[in-house]
Amino acid sequence: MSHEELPVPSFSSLGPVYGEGSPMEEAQLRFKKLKDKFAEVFSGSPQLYARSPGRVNLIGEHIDYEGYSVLPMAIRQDTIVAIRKAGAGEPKVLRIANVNDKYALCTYPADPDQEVDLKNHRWGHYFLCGYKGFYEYVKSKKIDVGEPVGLDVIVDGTVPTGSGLSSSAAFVCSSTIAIIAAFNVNLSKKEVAELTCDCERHIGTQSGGMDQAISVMAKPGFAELIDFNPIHASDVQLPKGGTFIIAHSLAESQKAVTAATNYNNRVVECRLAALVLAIKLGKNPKEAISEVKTLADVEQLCVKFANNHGSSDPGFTVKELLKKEPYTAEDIEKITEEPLTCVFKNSVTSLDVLRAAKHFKLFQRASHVYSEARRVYAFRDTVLSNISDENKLQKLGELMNDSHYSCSVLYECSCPELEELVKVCRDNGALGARLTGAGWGGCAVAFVKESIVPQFILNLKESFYQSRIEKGIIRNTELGLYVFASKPSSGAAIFTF
Ligand SMILES: OC[C@H]1O[C@H](O)[C@H](O)[C@@H](O)[C@H]1O
Repeated sequence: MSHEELPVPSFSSLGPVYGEGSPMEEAQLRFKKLKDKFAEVFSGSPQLYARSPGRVNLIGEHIDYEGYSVLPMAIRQDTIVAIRKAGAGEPKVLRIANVNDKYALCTYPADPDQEVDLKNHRWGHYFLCGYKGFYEYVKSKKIDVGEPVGLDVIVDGTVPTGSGLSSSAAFVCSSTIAIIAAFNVNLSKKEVAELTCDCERHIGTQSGGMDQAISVMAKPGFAELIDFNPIHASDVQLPKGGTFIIAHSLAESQKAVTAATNYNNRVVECRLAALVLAIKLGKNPKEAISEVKTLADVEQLCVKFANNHGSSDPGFTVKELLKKEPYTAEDIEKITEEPLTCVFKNSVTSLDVLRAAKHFKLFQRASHVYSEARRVYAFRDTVLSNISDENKLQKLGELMNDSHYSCSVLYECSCPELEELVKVCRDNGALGARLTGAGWGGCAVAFVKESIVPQFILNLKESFYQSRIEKGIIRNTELGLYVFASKPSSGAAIFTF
């Protein structure tokens, strides 16, 4: 049995499992804080705890929703959810509280059919995503979990929000796993990864499955190559001598709030690029609209065309068949022979994108996706190759730099603060540096020789953070939250004690 088929592990003591590299006392303190807060807000004790980590994506950005493999690793920062099921006679209410008083108590009826109110964003919505997704799942599998009951929940998250380190996936996954365990349903990690990805879509972003998959399937000490359709994780042992440093640009990236113009916009552009390519490569428009969902769906057709012209690169076909100038909706409708509002009629969030967009950059988006997909395999192959460690580190750094260039120039998901930070990282000796996660703010990840790590962090402080400390954007004492070295951490787990 491979590790992704095993159920989410359950532990009755913290043991060696919790948070690789995290001091034990720190973990114990957090669980105690959760327990005390639970007693204070609800009285009594939680039934169980579920923990799910954030992640840093090393390479493979904005390609998971196009069906391509990605290469992230889990980080130590995580979300822990303490949960207790109410009895049958008690109020049917979901009460979601946080150890951090900044987040006010959120309550919802214990009704799996309620909609998530996307117009009024509340932090508790992420729990509701897990709740709705859980009921959809058990319904689809005909698993009887009885009548809905109330749930008392306390949340403690340490993944900085809006950082591109998947605070939302850590929250959705820990919530969903807590609910699964509270209802005593037994699922494999693979099922949990798929289910949690569906859960998070209730927040209104059409995200791929990377964040949830790594949060659920991660193993301490390894990055994972995650494949989709079906989800599968293969361990990647990173080479010795290199360290990943995560550094926050201090620009907050609010994926759920800006979805129509940023994240979901790119998902729609990729779908349109795939459709136009499929039709230009001979598919009938009606067939293309019903069959072609992602750029991966048309890769074989693109490669065949490229082969006929002496290339093996789908990017060649993109260059030949898509124009560099942005397309208007009318340009595309001439090709699809159907209004775009009909093409996307089943997706409210895509219709929001169509309303907000003036034009669509199909050439640029498709070129990014096909080239980034290849870089992921080149990264994995480099790790596995027999070249010297020194050469490996250099090559991995170059791939990360190429990935950043593509994200920044072709996918346009960077921002001035990230550009400055990536440059500062490279100027201070990083072998490679790139934005990580959705972009438009959040963190960069730099690949640095282990021997220079302390000096590298000091230099970042001086060249990037000092002026921001002086402007009062962050406090000197908080610096450790914004720039830190990260080792591959462990995946989701359930704790009962
Ligand atoms: O690579 C970009 C990344 O952006 C977000 O984190 C999404 O949740 C992921 O599914 C992925 O698309």
